Amino acid sequence: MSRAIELRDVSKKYGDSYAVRQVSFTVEPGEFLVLLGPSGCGKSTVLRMIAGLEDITEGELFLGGEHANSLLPRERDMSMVFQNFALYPTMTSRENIGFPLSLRDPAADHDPAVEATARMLAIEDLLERLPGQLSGGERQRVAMGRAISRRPSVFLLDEPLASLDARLRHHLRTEISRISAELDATTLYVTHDQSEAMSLGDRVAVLRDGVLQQLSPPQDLYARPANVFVAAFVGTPRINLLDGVVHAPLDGPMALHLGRQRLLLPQPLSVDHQLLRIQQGRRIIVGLRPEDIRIAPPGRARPREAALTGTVEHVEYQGHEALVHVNTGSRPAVVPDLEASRPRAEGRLTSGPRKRRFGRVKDRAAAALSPHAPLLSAAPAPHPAPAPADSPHERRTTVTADLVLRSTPQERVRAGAQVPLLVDLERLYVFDHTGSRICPAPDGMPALDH
Ligand SMILES: Nc1ncnc2c1ncn2[C@@H]1O[C@H](COP(=O)(O)OP(=O)(O)OP(=O)(O)O)[C@@H](O)[C@H]1O
Repeated sequence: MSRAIELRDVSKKYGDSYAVRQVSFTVEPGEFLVLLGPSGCGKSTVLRMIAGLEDITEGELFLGGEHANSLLPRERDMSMVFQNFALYPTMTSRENIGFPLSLRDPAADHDPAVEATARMLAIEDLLERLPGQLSGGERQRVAMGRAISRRPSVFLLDEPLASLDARLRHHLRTEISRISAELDATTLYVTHDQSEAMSLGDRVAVLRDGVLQQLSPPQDLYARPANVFVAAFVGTPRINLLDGVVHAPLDGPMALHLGRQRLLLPQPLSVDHQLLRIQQGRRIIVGLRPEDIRIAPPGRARPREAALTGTVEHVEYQGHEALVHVNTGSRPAVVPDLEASRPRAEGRLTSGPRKRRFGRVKDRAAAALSPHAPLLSAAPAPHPAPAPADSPHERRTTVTADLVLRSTPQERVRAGAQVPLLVDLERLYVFDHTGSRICPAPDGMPALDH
């Protein structure tokens, strides 16, 4: 029978520094919850505290409603699989899988249970082999077999697929999802891979620097990210994030200024856009998903689209789609922690000024990686120089693209071309100077009076 896991204000300190700070959440019985975040954000520490492998410094843990802070690991009825799960090298797969059962009851015949587990993992043919005779993926399956053979009520997985190649990872991901449902176990799965998290989790908890940022179903995480960090961590290619300023004149249309260009907010203003008025004159971050921008002239604009123009820096063909990297002369916002963990595709980087500018961005990101790093960098970079479309030399030496958009592979655009862009402002994201989402309005915000 599956059990709930509840953390109440749980913190972990190593020496003087916090690895996890006041994390609270509940995993419902039978739920599949993924802990997602960049390297070092505290995911494994949370898992290890639940397993009883680390003491909890502050806060409380409940398992199936019972206070569990001081339970020994073996009293918790959990199984854990690590990235490099060690099998006993002198035992066959059958013996490895049956080992936890023999520990519990040495006299019983465990073959039926071992074979049922092997069928679940499609490794019946490997039962008589030693670990040295298995591939990495096969070993990981046997390791999972060992973890699930005694049908735990809680299943903890710490990056179990990280050392496998992409195809195998994808295949085993589907199997883990199926097995977890079949076992009816409460599953907690740690990963830094957002696509793994989005495809596996009933809900996903995003951690940054030991602090829980958001816990939501994958669809909500993508559509309603609580802050700029979550918005940027979830989704490939990454959301475009641009530094901007709100201009809300009393006698004219409202606009978001983005360096050389501006996005005119469509009239009549939506409720979400009206709420931006109070940000007049303030620095904000504009978020545009690559699928919400298209190459088309202003005359083809749909009702809630706004026009920009840009210079194509390069085109990445992906087979089913093309990613077009465009320079609009705006300034990309820097989100600390992300620059190191998910480097975005760069355009050609061929000469000095651009390399130096990239170096400055890296330095700022590194400086911001302190334990109390703000969501946004405090020292914005100078505006990049405009990219003239007619000078090949200038093109080689100017800035990286500031927008990436998704297009069809049939799109015939080439580097250096000036292109008209239409942006779907119905799907506009805006974050305030602290990084919190202010458009769409935060959940639970009272509606405006008319
Ligand atoms: N035994 C330890 N002693 C001191 N610091 C530790 C210890 N274990 C972890 N930490 C620190 O705690 C923080 C969180 O580590 P943790 O392993 O939980 O991160 P993570 O998100 O799982 O990272 P990764 O994805 O790289 O495994 C890190 O800064 C790490 O250096």
